[in-house]
Amino acid sequence: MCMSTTEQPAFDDRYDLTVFPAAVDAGGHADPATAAWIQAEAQGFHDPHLAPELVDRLAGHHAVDRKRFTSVLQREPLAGSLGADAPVATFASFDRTLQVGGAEPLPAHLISNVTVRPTHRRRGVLRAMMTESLGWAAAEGYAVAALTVSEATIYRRFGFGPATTVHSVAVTTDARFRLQSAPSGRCELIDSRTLLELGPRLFARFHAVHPGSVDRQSKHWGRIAGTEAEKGGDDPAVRAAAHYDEAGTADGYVSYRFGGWDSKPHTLEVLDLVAATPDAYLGLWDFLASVDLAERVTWEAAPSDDPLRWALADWRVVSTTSLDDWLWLRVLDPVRAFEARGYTEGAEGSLVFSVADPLGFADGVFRMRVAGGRATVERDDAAVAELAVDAPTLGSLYLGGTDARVLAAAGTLRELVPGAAQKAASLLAPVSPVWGISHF
Ligand SMILES: CC(=O)SCCNC(=O)CCNC(=O)[C@H](O)C(C)(C)COP(=O)(O)OP(=O)(O)OC[C@H]1O[C@@H](n2cnc3c(N)ncnc32)[C@H](O)[C@@H]1OP(=O)(O)O
Repeated sequence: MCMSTTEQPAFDDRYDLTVFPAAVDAGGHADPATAAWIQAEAQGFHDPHLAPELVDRLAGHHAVDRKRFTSVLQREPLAGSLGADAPVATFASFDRTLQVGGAEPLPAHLISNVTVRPTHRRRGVLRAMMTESLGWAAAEGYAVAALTVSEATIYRRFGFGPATTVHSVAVTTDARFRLQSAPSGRCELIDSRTLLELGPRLFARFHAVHPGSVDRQSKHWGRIAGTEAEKGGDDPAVRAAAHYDEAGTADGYVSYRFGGWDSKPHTLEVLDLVAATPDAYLGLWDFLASVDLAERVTWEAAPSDDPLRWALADWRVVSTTSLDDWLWLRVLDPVRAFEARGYTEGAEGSLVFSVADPLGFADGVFRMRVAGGRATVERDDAAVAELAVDAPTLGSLYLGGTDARVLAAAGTLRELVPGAAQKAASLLAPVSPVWGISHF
Protein backbone atom coordinates (compact mmCIF):
# COMPACT_ATOMS: atom_id res chain seq x y z
CA MET A 1 0.00 0.00 0.00
CA CYS A 2 1.23 3.50 -0.79
CA MET A 3 2.00 5.82 2.08
CA SER A 4 -0.30 8.82 2.15
CA THR A 5 1.48 12.10 1.54
CA THR A 6 0.91 13.13 5.15
CA GLU A 7 2.94 10.13 6.34
CA GLN A 8 5.89 11.06 4.14
CA PRO A 9 8.96 12.85 5.54
CA ALA A 10 9.41 16.61 5.03
CA PHE A 11 11.88 18.09 2.55
CA ASP A 12 15.24 17.27 4.06
CA ASP A 13 18.52 15.55 3.35
CA ARG A 14 16.77 12.70 1.59
CA TYR A 15 16.76 15.04 -1.39
CA ASP A 16 19.38 16.90 -3.37
CA LEU A 17 18.40 20.20 -4.93
CA THR A 18 20.61 20.86 -7.94
CA VAL A 19 20.71 23.92 -10.16
CA PHE A 20 22.25 23.77 -13.62
CA PRO A 21 21.99 25.49 -17.01
CA ALA A 22 19.80 23.82 -19.65
CA ALA A 23 22.31 22.48 -22.15
CA VAL A 24 22.73 20.68 -25.45
CA ASP A 25 25.97 19.21 -26.80
CA ALA A 26 27.66 20.15 -30.06
CA GLY A 27 25.42 17.68 -31.90
CA GLY A 28 22.26 19.34 -30.56
CA HIS A 29 21.47 16.55 -28.10
CA ALA A 30 20.19 17.36 -24.63
CA ASP A 31 22.70 16.65 -21.92
CA PRO A 32 21.53 13.86 -19.56
CA ALA A 33 20.43 16.15 -16.70
CA THR A 34 18.56 18.42 -19.11
CA ALA A 35 16.86 15.44 -20.80
CA ALA A 36 15.80 13.96 -17.44
CA TRP A 37 14.43 17.34 -16.34
CA ILE A 38 12.43 17.68 -19.59
CA GLN A 39 10.87 14.22 -19.22
CA ALA A 40 10.00 14.90 -15.56
CA GLU A 41 8.43 18.24 -16.43
CA ALA A 42 6.36 16.58 -19.17
CA GLN A 43 5.12 14.03 -16.66
CA GLY A 44 4.18 16.81 -14.24
CA PHE A 45 1.93 18.44 -16.83
CA HIS A 46 0.40 15.13 -18.01
CA ASP A 47 2.20 15.14 -21.35
CA PRO A 48 3.04 11.77 -22.94
CA HIS A 49 6.58 10.35 -22.80
CA LEU A 50 8.59 12.51 -25.17
CA ALA A 51 10.52 11.10 -28.12
CA PRO A 52 14.28 11.78 -27.95
CA GLU A 53 14.12 14.13 -30.96
CA LEU A 54 11.49 16.26 -29.22
CA VAL A 55 13.52 16.30 -26.00
CA ASP A 56 16.52 17.57 -28.00
CA ARG A 57 14.43 20.23 -29.70
CA LEU A 58 12.97 21.45 -26.40
CA ALA A 59 16.42 21.38 -24.82
CA GLY A 60 17.68 23.55 -27.67
CA HIS A 61 15.00 26.15 -26.91
CA HIS A 62 15.69 26.07 -23.17
CA ALA A 63 19.40 26.51 -23.87
CA VAL A 64 18.74 29.47 -26.21
CA ASP A 65 16.61 30.99 -23.46
CA ARG A 66 19.52 30.39 -21.03
CA LYS A 67 17.23 28.71 -18.56
CA ARG A 68 18.40 27.96 -15.08
CA PHE A 69 17.00 24.52 -14.29
CA THR A 70 16.38 23.15 -10.82
CA SER A 71 16.01 19.41 -10.33
CA VAL A 72 15.21 17.79 -7.00
CA LEU A 73 16.58 14.25 -6.87
CA GLN A 74 15.95 11.49 -4.35
CA ARG A 75 19.11 10.15 -2.79
CA GLU A 76 17.71 6.66 -2.22
CA PRO A 77 14.75 5.84 -4.45
CA LEU A 78 12.93 2.59 -3.72
CA ALA A 79 14.07 -0.39 -5.76
CA GLY A 80 12.06 -0.60 -8.97
CA SER A 81 10.80 2.99 -8.78
CA LEU A 82 12.05 5.72 -11.10
CA GLY A 83 15.81 6.01 -10.60
CA ALA A 84 17.96 8.48 -8.68
CA ASP A 85 18.59 10.47 -11.86
CA ALA A 86 14.85 11.07 -12.49
CA PRO A 87 13.91 14.37 -10.84
CA VAL A 88 10.99 14.30 -8.40
CA ALA A 89 10.59 18.02 -9.05
CA THR A 90 11.39 20.56 -11.76
CA PHE A 91 11.63 24.34 -11.75
CA ALA A 92 13.05 26.78 -14.29
CA SER A 93 13.91 30.43 -14.28
CA PHE A 94 15.20 32.76 -16.93
CA ASP A 95 15.85 36.38 -17.64
CA ARG A 96 13.48 38.45 -19.75
CA THR A 97 12.41 42.07 -19.72
CA LEU A 98 9.16 43.36 -18.31
CA GLN A 99 7.79 46.57 -19.81
CA VAL A 100 7.10 48.99 -16.96
CA GLY A 101 6.59 52.19 -18.94
CA GLY A 102 9.93 53.66 -17.84
CA ALA A 103 13.02 54.67 -19.77
CA GLU A 104 14.02 51.00 -20.20
CA PRO A 105 12.17 47.73 -19.73
CA LEU A 106 13.04 46.13 -16.40
CA PRO A 107 14.99 42.83 -16.28
CA ALA A 108 12.71 40.30 -14.62
CA HIS A 109 13.34 36.90 -13.05
CA LEU A 110 10.77 34.66 -14.76
CA ILE A 111 9.76 31.38 -13.14
CA SER A 112 8.20 28.50 -15.04
CA ASN A 113 7.88 24.72 -15.46
CA VAL A 114 7.19 24.02 -11.78
CA THR A 115 6.29 20.40 -11.09
CA VAL A 116 6.50 18.08 -8.10
CA ARG A 117 5.91 14.36 -8.53
CA PRO A 118 2.58 13.38 -6.91
CA THR A 119 4.30 10.94 -4.55
CA HIS A 120 6.49 13.76 -3.18
CA ARG A 121 4.02 16.62 -3.00
CA ARG A 122 3.22 18.68 0.09
CA ARG A 123 6.59 18.10 1.69
CA GLY A 124 8.01 21.52 1.03
CA VAL A 125 9.72 20.69 -2.30
CA LEU A 126 8.18 23.65 -4.12
CA ARG A 127 8.95 25.90 -1.16
CA ALA A 128 12.60 24.80 -1.21
CA MET A 129 12.92 25.46 -4.96
CA MET A 130 11.11 28.80 -4.79
CA THR A 131 13.06 30.20 -1.84
CA GLU A 132 16.33 29.18 -3.47
CA SER A 133 15.31 30.83 -6.73
CA LEU A 134 14.02 34.08 -5.23
CA GLY A 135 17.09 34.33 -2.99
CA TRP A 136 19.33 33.86 -6.01
CA ALA A 137 17.41 36.45 -8.04
CA ALA A 138 17.54 39.04 -5.26
CA ALA A 139 21.27 38.48 -4.84
CA GLU A 140 21.71 38.91 -8.60
CA GLY A 141 19.96 42.27 -8.41
CA TYR A 142 16.57 41.50 -9.98
CA ALA A 143 13.96 43.99 -8.77
CA VAL A 144 10.99 41.77 -9.72
CA ALA A 145 10.13 38.11 -10.28
CA ALA A 146 7.19 36.98 -12.39
CA LEU A 147 5.23 33.90 -13.34
CA THR A 148 2.03 32.72 -14.95
CA VAL A 149 0.10 30.19 -12.91
CA SER A 150 -1.76 26.90 -13.25
CA GLU A 151 -3.75 27.56 -10.06
CA ALA A 152 -4.40 30.91 -8.40
CA THR A 153 -3.98 29.60 -4.85
CA ILE A 154 -0.32 28.61 -4.82
CA TYR A 155 1.93 31.65 -5.25
CA ARG A 156 0.55 34.39 -3.02
CA ARG A 157 2.39 32.81 -0.09
CA PHE A 158 5.63 33.49 -1.95
CA GLY A 159 4.76 37.17 -2.46
CA PHE A 160 3.29 37.04 -5.98
CA GLY A 161 0.13 38.97 -6.82
CA PRO A 162 -1.83 39.09 -10.08
CA ALA A 163 -0.70 42.20 -11.97
CA THR A 164 -2.20 41.86 -15.44
CA THR A 165 -5.40 40.30 -16.75
CA VAL A 166 -6.74 39.20 -20.12
CA HIS A 167 -10.13 38.39 -21.51
CA SER A 168 -10.95 35.18 -23.34
CA VAL A 169 -13.28 36.42 -26.04
CA ALA A 170 -15.63 34.96 -28.61
CA VAL A 171 -16.40 37.51 -31.30
CA THR A 172 -19.36 37.06 -33.61
CA THR A 173 -18.16 37.85 -37.12
CA ASP A 174 -21.39 37.59 -39.10
CA ALA A 175 -23.09 40.66 -40.62
CA ARG A 176 -23.34 42.27 -37.16
CA PHE A 177 -19.58 42.82 -37.10
CA ARG A 178 -18.92 46.31 -38.43
CA LEU A 179 -16.32 48.87 -37.38
CA GLN A 180 -17.63 52.41 -37.02
CA SER A 181 -14.77 53.70 -39.14
CA ALA A 182 -12.26 51.88 -41.30
CA PRO A 183 -8.73 51.62 -39.90
CA SER A 184 -5.94 52.77 -42.18
CA GLY A 185 -3.75 50.25 -44.02
CA ARG A 186 -4.73 46.80 -45.28
CA CYS A 187 -4.29 43.12 -44.56
CA GLU A 188 -2.84 40.32 -46.69
CA LEU A 189 -2.40 36.61 -46.11
CA ILE A 190 1.22 35.66 -45.47
CA ASP A 191 3.06 32.36 -45.30
CA SER A 192 2.88 31.59 -41.58
CA ARG A 193 6.56 30.56 -41.63
CA THR A 194 7.55 34.18 -42.26
CA LEU A 195 6.51 34.81 -38.64
CA LEU A 196 9.75 33.18 -37.52
CA GLU A 197 11.43 36.41 -38.63
CA LEU A 198 8.58 38.93 -38.75
CA GLY A 199 7.02 37.88 -35.45
CA PRO A 200 9.88 38.85 -33.11
CA ARG A 201 10.35 42.16 -34.94
CA LEU A 202 6.71 43.18 -34.57
CA PHE A 203 6.47 41.83 -31.05
CA ALA A 204 9.40 44.09 -30.09
CA ARG A 205 7.32 47.10 -31.17
CA PHE A 206 4.34 45.86 -29.14
CA HIS A 207 6.58 45.15 -26.14
CA ALA A 208 8.02 48.66 -26.24
CA VAL A 209 4.68 50.35 -25.54
CA HIS A 210 2.62 48.03 -23.33
CA PRO A 211 3.30 48.02 -19.59
CA GLY A 212 2.83 44.44 -18.45
CA SER A 213 4.36 42.91 -21.56
CA VAL A 214 7.05 40.28 -21.06
CA ASP A 215 9.55 39.33 -23.73
CA ARG A 216 8.93 35.90 -25.23
CA GLN A 217 10.52 32.47 -25.08
CA SER A 218 12.32 30.93 -28.06
CA LYS A 219 9.79 28.11 -28.56
CA HIS A 220 6.91 30.56 -29.06
CA TRP A 221 7.81 31.50 -32.61
CA GLY A 222 7.74 27.99 -34.08
CA ARG A 223 4.36 27.38 -32.44
CA ILE A 224 2.70 30.40 -33.99
CA ALA A 225 4.49 29.97 -37.32
CA GLY A 226 3.22 26.38 -37.58
CA THR A 227 6.74 24.95 -37.84
CA GLU A 228 6.87 23.42 -34.38
CA ALA A 229 3.74 22.09 -32.76
CA GLU A 230 3.58 21.60 -29.00
CA LYS A 231 4.07 17.85 -29.37
CA GLY A 232 6.66 18.16 -32.14
CA GLY A 233 6.37 18.29 -35.93
CA ASP A 234 4.71 20.85 -38.14
CA ASP A 235 1.25 22.28 -37.51
CA PRO A 236 -0.13 22.57 -41.05
CA ALA A 237 -3.41 24.03 -39.78
CA VAL A 238 -1.75 27.32 -38.87
CA ARG A 239 -2.55 30.28 -41.15
CA ALA A 240 -1.42 33.86 -40.88
CA ALA A 241 -2.13 37.37 -42.10
CA ALA A 242 -0.29 40.64 -41.70
CA HIS A 243 -1.49 44.20 -41.50
CA TYR A 244 0.42 46.76 -43.57
CA ASP A 245 0.42 50.50 -42.93
CA GLU A 246 -0.22 53.05 -45.68
CA ALA A 247 3.44 52.88 -46.70
CA GLY A 248 3.23 49.09 -47.12
CA THR A 249 5.22 48.21 -44.00
CA ALA A 250 3.95 45.31 -41.89
CA ASP A 251 2.88 46.57 -38.46
CA GLY A 252 0.88 43.64 -37.12
CA TYR A 253 0.07 39.99 -37.65
CA VAL A 254 -2.37 37.33 -36.65
CA SER A 255 -1.68 33.60 -36.52
CA TYR A 256 -4.80 31.45 -36.41
CA ARG A 257 -6.33 28.12 -37.28
CA PHE A 258 -9.78 26.99 -38.34
CA GLY A 259 -11.56 25.18 -35.54
CA GLY A 260 -12.97 22.51 -37.89
CA TRP A 261 -16.30 21.93 -39.62
CA ASP A 262 -17.67 20.47 -36.39
CA SER A 263 -17.20 23.78 -34.57
CA LYS A 264 -20.59 25.44 -34.17
CA PRO A 265 -20.63 28.20 -35.22
CA HIS A 266 -17.60 27.68 -37.45
CA THR A 267 -14.73 29.26 -35.61
CA LEU A 268 -11.29 30.73 -36.20
CA GLU A 269 -9.00 30.33 -33.20
CA VAL A 270 -6.42 33.07 -32.81
CA LEU A 271 -3.05 31.72 -31.70
CA ASP A 272 -1.31 35.07 -31.55
CA LEU A 273 -2.30 38.58 -32.51
CA VAL A 274 0.34 41.27 -32.28
CA ALA A 275 -0.31 44.83 -33.35
CA ALA A 276 2.23 47.63 -33.19
CA THR A 277 -0.42 50.31 -33.76
CA PRO A 278 -4.13 50.80 -33.00
CA ASP A 279 -4.91 50.71 -36.75
CA ALA A 280 -3.12 47.38 -37.07
CA TYR A 281 -5.14 45.98 -34.15
CA LEU A 282 -8.50 46.98 -35.60
CA GLY A 283 -7.39 46.11 -39.13
CA LEU A 284 -6.49 42.57 -38.08
CA TRP A 285 -9.88 42.15 -36.40
CA ASP A 286 -11.55 43.45 -39.53
CA PHE A 287 -9.62 40.87 -41.52
CA LEU A 288 -10.61 38.02 -39.18
CA ALA A 289 -14.24 39.07 -39.42
CA SER A 290 -14.03 39.05 -43.22
CA VAL A 291 -13.00 35.39 -43.50
CA ASP A 292 -15.85 33.50 -45.14
CA LEU A 293 -17.29 30.24 -43.78
CA ALA A 294 -16.50 31.25 -40.21
CA GLU A 295 -18.89 33.20 -38.00
CA ARG A 296 -16.90 33.37 -34.80
CA VAL A 297 -13.34 34.19 -33.72
CA THR A 298 -11.94 33.16 -30.34
CA TRP A 299 -8.86 34.49 -28.58
CA GLU A 300 -7.56 33.87 -25.08
CA ALA A 301 -5.41 36.96 -24.64
CA ALA A 302 -7.55 39.97 -25.52
CA PRO A 303 -7.03 43.15 -23.49
CA SER A 304 -9.44 43.56 -20.60
CA ASP A 305 -10.07 47.09 -21.78
CA ASP A 306 -10.47 46.24 -25.45
CA PRO A 307 -10.52 49.04 -28.07
CA LEU A 308 -12.39 46.64 -30.35
CA ARG A 309 -15.60 47.01 -28.34
CA TRP A 310 -15.46 50.78 -28.64
CA ALA A 311 -14.68 50.62 -32.35
CA LEU A 312 -17.61 48.37 -33.21
CA ALA A 313 -21.03 49.55 -34.29
CA ASP A 314 -22.47 46.76 -32.11
CA TRP A 315 -20.57 46.38 -28.83
CA ARG A 316 -22.35 43.09 -28.15
CA VAL A 317 -20.61 41.07 -30.85
CA VAL A 318 -17.71 40.74 -28.39
CA SER A 319 -18.54 38.29 -25.67
CA THR A 320 -16.13 37.71 -22.80
CA THR A 321 -15.98 34.03 -21.96
CA SER A 322 -13.62 34.56 -19.01
CA LEU A 323 -11.53 37.18 -17.25
CA ASP A 324 -8.20 35.58 -16.41
CA ASP A 325 -5.25 36.51 -14.27
CA TRP A 326 -2.20 36.51 -16.51
CA LEU A 327 1.08 37.88 -15.17
CA TRP A 328 1.81 37.49 -11.45
CA LEU A 329 4.48 39.81 -10.07
CA ARG A 330 6.69 39.61 -7.01
CA VAL A 331 8.58 42.76 -6.08
CA LEU A 332 12.01 41.85 -4.74
CA ASP A 333 13.38 45.38 -4.44
CA PRO A 334 10.73 48.12 -4.07
CA VAL A 335 13.23 50.96 -4.43
CA ARG A 336 14.58 49.80 -7.79
CA ALA A 337 11.24 48.54 -9.04
CA PHE A 338 9.32 51.76 -8.41
CA GLU A 339 12.17 53.93 -9.66
CA ALA A 340 12.30 51.93 -12.92
CA ARG A 341 8.66 52.30 -13.88
CA GLY A 342 7.11 55.23 -15.72
CA TYR A 343 4.55 57.67 -14.30
CA THR A 344 2.09 59.82 -16.20
CA GLU A 345 3.20 63.38 -16.88
CA GLY A 346 0.50 64.82 -14.63
CA ALA A 347 1.30 62.59 -11.64
CA GLU A 348 2.99 64.54 -8.91
CA GLY A 349 3.28 64.01 -5.17
CA SER A 350 4.64 61.70 -2.54
CA LEU A 351 3.39 58.55 -0.89
CA VAL A 352 4.69 56.60 2.08
CA PHE A 353 3.73 52.94 2.04
CA SER A 354 4.64 50.01 4.22
CA VAL A 355 5.10 46.47 2.95
CA ALA A 356 4.82 43.31 5.02
CA ASP A 357 6.85 40.52 3.44
CA PRO A 358 7.38 37.30 5.42
CA LEU A 359 10.19 36.35 3.03
CA GLY A 360 11.91 39.66 3.80
CA PHE A 361 12.73 40.91 0.30
CA ALA A 362 10.29 43.84 0.12
CA ASP A 363 9.67 44.36 3.83
CA GLY A 364 9.87 47.94 5.13
CA VAL A 365 8.48 51.45 4.83
CA PHE A 366 9.09 53.29 1.56
CA ARG A 367 8.80 56.94 0.64
CA MET A 368 8.08 57.58 -3.04
CA ARG A 369 8.23 61.03 -4.67
CA VAL A 370 6.78 61.31 -8.16
CA ALA A 371 7.41 64.19 -10.58
CA GLY A 372 8.05 64.60 -14.30
CA GLY A 373 7.23 61.02 -15.17
CA ARG A 374 9.81 59.56 -12.77
CA ALA A 375 9.97 58.54 -9.11
CA THR A 376 12.62 58.58 -6.45
CA VAL A 377 12.13 56.01 -3.72
CA GLU A 378 13.90 55.49 -0.42
CA ARG A 379 13.42 53.06 2.39
CA ASP A 380 12.65 54.86 5.64
CA ASP A 381 11.35 52.52 8.30
CA ALA A 382 10.90 55.44 10.71
CA ALA A 383 8.46 57.19 8.37
CA VAL A 384 4.72 57.15 9.07
CA ALA A 385 3.06 55.08 6.37
CA GLU A 386 -0.10 56.33 4.66
CA LEU A 387 -1.07 52.87 3.48
CA ALA A 388 -0.05 49.30 4.19
CA VAL A 389 0.09 46.30 1.87
CA ASP A 390 1.53 42.81 1.88
CA ALA A 391 3.98 41.63 -0.78
CA PRO A 392 1.38 40.08 -3.14
CA THR A 393 -0.69 43.26 -3.06
CA LEU A 394 2.42 45.29 -3.85
CA GLY A 395 2.90 43.03 -6.91
CA SER A 396 -0.69 43.71 -7.98
CA LEU A 397 -0.25 47.47 -7.52
CA TYR A 398 3.12 47.78 -9.18
CA LEU A 399 2.23 48.25 -12.84
CA GLY A 400 -0.84 50.35 -12.10
CA GLY A 401 -3.12 47.86 -13.81
CA THR A 402 -4.99 47.29 -10.55
CA ASP A 403 -6.61 50.34 -8.98
CA ALA A 404 -5.48 50.97 -5.38
CA ARG A 405 -9.06 51.93 -4.45
CA VAL A 406 -10.28 48.51 -5.58
CA LEU A 407 -7.63 46.82 -3.46
CA ALA A 408 -8.68 48.99 -0.51
CA ALA A 409 -12.27 47.89 -1.04
CA ALA A 410 -11.04 44.28 -1.14
CA GLY A 411 -9.33 44.80 2.21
CA THR A 412 -5.86 43.87 0.95
CA LEU A 413 -4.66 47.50 0.93
CA ARG A 414 -5.10 49.23 4.29
CA GLU A 415 -5.54 52.99 4.27
CA LEU A 416 -3.76 54.40 7.31
CA VAL A 417 -4.50 57.97 6.25
CA PRO A 418 -7.87 58.75 4.64
CA GLY A 419 -7.53 59.34 0.90
CA ALA A 420 -4.26 57.40 0.61
CA ALA A 421 -5.76 54.87 -1.82
CA GLN A 422 -7.01 57.66 -4.06
CA LYS A 423 -3.56 59.24 -3.98
CA ALA A 424 -1.89 55.90 -4.78
CA ALA A 425 -4.30 55.35 -7.68
CA SER A 426 -3.40 58.75 -9.16
CA LEU A 427 0.35 58.41 -8.68
CA LEU A 428 0.52 54.84 -9.97
CA ALA A 429 -1.67 55.34 -13.04
CA PRO A 430 0.10 53.53 -15.91
CA VAL A 431 1.50 55.48 -18.85
CA SER A 432 -0.66 53.35 -21.15
CA PRO A 433 -3.14 50.51 -20.58
CA VAL A 434 -1.54 47.51 -18.88
CA TRP A 435 -1.64 44.42 -21.08
CA GLY A 436 0.69 41.54 -21.81
CA ILE A 437 0.29 38.66 -24.27
CA SER A 438 3.19 36.37 -23.36
CA HIS A 439 2.56 33.18 -21.44
CA PHE A 440 5.50 31.25 -20.03
C1 LIG B 1 4.80 28.78 -12.44
C2 LIG B 1 4.27 27.42 -12.83
O1 LIG B 1 4.99 26.63 -13.34
S1 LIG B 1 2.66 27.06 -12.52
C3 LIG B 1 2.56 25.29 -12.55
C4 LIG B 1 2.53 24.66 -11.20
N1 LIG B 1 2.60 23.21 -11.33
C5 LIG B 1 1.50 22.41 -11.38
O2 LIG B 1 0.36 22.87 -11.25
C6 LIG B 1 1.74 20.95 -11.64
C7 LIG B 1 0.98 20.05 -10.66
N2 LIG B 1 1.26 20.37 -9.24
C8 LIG B 1 2.46 20.19 -8.66
O3 LIG B 1 3.41 19.79 -9.30
C9 LIG B 1 2.63 20.48 -7.17
O4 LIG B 1 1.45 20.08 -6.50
C10 LIG B 1 2.92 21.97 -6.85
C11 LIG B 1 4.16 22.41 -7.60
C12 LIG B 1 1.75 22.85 -7.22
C13 LIG B 1 3.15 22.10 -5.33
O5 LIG B 1 4.35 21.46 -4.95
P1 LIG B 1 4.57 20.94 -3.43
O6 LIG B 1 5.98 20.46 -3.32
O7 LIG B 1 3.50 20.00 -3.07
O8 LIG B 1 4.41 22.27 -2.61
P2 LIG B 1 4.99 22.50 -1.13
O9 LIG B 1 4.86 21.24 -0.32
O10 LIG B 1 6.34 23.10 -1.20
O11 LIG B 1 3.96 23.55 -0.61
C14 LIG B 1 4.29 24.88 -0.39
C15 LIG B 1 3.05 25.59 0.07
O12 LIG B 1 2.12 25.69 -1.02
C16 LIG B 1 0.88 25.10 -0.69
N3 LIG B 1 0.38 24.47 -1.92
C17 LIG B 1 1.03 23.57 -2.68
N4 LIG B 1 0.27 23.26 -3.75
C18 LIG B 1 -0.87 23.96 -3.65
C19 LIG B 1 -2.04 24.04 -4.45
N5 LIG B 1 -2.17 23.32 -5.58
N6 LIG B 1 -3.02 24.88 -4.05
C20 LIG B 1 -2.88 25.59 -2.90
N7 LIG B 1 -1.79 25.55 -2.11
C21 LIG B 1 -0.79 24.74 -2.48
C22 LIG B 1 1.20 24.10 0.40
O13 LIG B 1 0.08 23.83 1.18
C23 LIG B 1 2.28 24.82 1.16
O14 LIG B 1 1.69 25.82 1.96
P3 LIG B 1 2.41 26.41 3.27
O15 LIG B 1 3.87 26.20 3.12
O16 LIG B 1 2.03 27.84 3.23
O17 LIG B 1 1.83 25.66 4.39
